[in-house]
Formats: sequence, structure tokens, C-alpha cells
Amino acid sequence: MFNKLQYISQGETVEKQLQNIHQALDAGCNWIQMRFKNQTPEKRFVLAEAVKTLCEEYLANFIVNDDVSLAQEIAADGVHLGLTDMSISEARAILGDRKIIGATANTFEDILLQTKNGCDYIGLGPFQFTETKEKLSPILATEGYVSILNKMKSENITTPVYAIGGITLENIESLVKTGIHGIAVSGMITKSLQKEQLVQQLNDNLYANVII
Ligand SMILES: Cc1ncc(COP(=O)(O)OP(=O)(O)O)c(N)n1
Ligand SMILES: Cc1nc(C(=O)O)sc1CCOP(=O)(O)O
Ligand SMILES: [Mg+2]
Repeated sequence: MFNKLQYISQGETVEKQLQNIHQALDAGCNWIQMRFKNQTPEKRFVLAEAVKTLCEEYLANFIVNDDVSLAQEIAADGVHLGLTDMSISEARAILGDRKIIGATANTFEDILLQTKNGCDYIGLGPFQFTETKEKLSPILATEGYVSILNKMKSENITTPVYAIGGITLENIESLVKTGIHGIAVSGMITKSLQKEQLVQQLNDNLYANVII
């Protein structure tokens, strides 16, 4: 079963990214998506290699945002692809069945397409406005998640869904009730001054009703 909390990295330099990722791992995150936009391939490679080593040390999953070649080159655990990135089927043909391939969705129709093409999880968003990503799709709010998750249930689509976009601690309870599997967050963890406490609180909320 996939973890319920994903940290999506932030930082304008390799050093800042590494610092943020290291702090997230120290705080207890064990799923890292390296999101390092508008950088040279060399810098992305240097960062990816360092993140791979760190994630191995912390036994964390390491997912590369956008870049299937980089994910393959450094043998990451997987890749996350949006609606305008490489198609899920193409990525699957390159990476094979043992790698994790995540896909973005904003509507139920996106979910139908991405699951048909064989993604392993869905990042469904945005939940609300966020400054972390430009050109956001329409905001879903809690009602959007209720409607889409209900349609998934009626069509027996069981692919895990992660809510994403502007999520704060206060939103978790209502989001969990919609039937999401987990959340993917960036700013909330990057900006926190008490990351360990925050990650503990997030996991307490996300796993509140899970029977082990
Ligand atoms: C878990 C998760 N969900 C959605 C996204 C967004 O991916 P994408 O639409 O490709 O946008 P960028 O992140 O590439 O700007 C994500 N990264 N992770
Ligand atoms: C990377 C990303 N994708 C989104 C989508 O809606 O597809 S929202 C988003 C940003 C997530 O960061 P934060 O937790 O800081 O809002
Ligand atoms: Mg993308």
C-alpha cells in the first residue's frame, strides 16, 4: 500500500532543494517527489543523484517529476506525469511494470483516461489556490472531491487518489472523508518551522481510521 503523505520538493537551487528534502525526510516523510522546474539537465541530474542517495538512506520512495529519462537514468522508484507531460502508456513502455507512475487529474474524465493507460496513483487537484504551481486547473474544493470520488466508486475504480494544491492541516479531516487515499503537499511542509510535529499531525489525521 502506498504511503498517505507525499512531499513535493521546493527550492530554486540544488542546495536549497537538498536542504528542504533532507528536512522533510528528517521530519518523517518517506515519499519524496523531486520537483525542480526550469533548470538545466546537469543541475537536475546532480540533484537527482543526491536525492536518490538520501532516499535510500531513509528508506523513502523517490519519484521524479516530469522527466521519464531522468527517472530511468538514476533508477528512481518512479515518475509523476501531468496531462501535458509524456503519456502514461509511453512512460510505462519505457519504465516497465515495476516502477511507480503517478498521473495528474482535474476531472473524472482525466481519471478514466489516466487509469485506462495504467497509472499507479492519481494526483487530483487543485484543492484550492496555491502559489506553488503556475497555470492551475479549475479549483475543486471539497465538493469537487466528493463528486469525483463518488463517480470512481460507482465505476469500481480503486486507483489511490492523492489530493493536492494549497492543502493545510485544517483541510485534512474533510478531505479524508471524501475517500482520498492521501495528500501531496509542498508549501505546508517547506514553510513549517516544526516539521516533525507537523508530519506527525498529518499522519495522525491521514491514518486515523486505518485498522492495522
Ligand atoms: C502528486 C502530484 N499530483 C499532481 C502533480 C502535478 O503534476 P503536473 O500537472 O505535471 O504539474 P507539475 O508538477 O509538473 O507542475 C504533481 N506534481 N504531483
Ligand atoms: C505541484 C502541484 N500540482 C497541483 C495540481 O493541481 O495539479 S497543485 C501543486 C502544488 C502543490 O504544492 P502546495 O502544497 O504548496 O500547494
Ligand atoms: Mg508535470
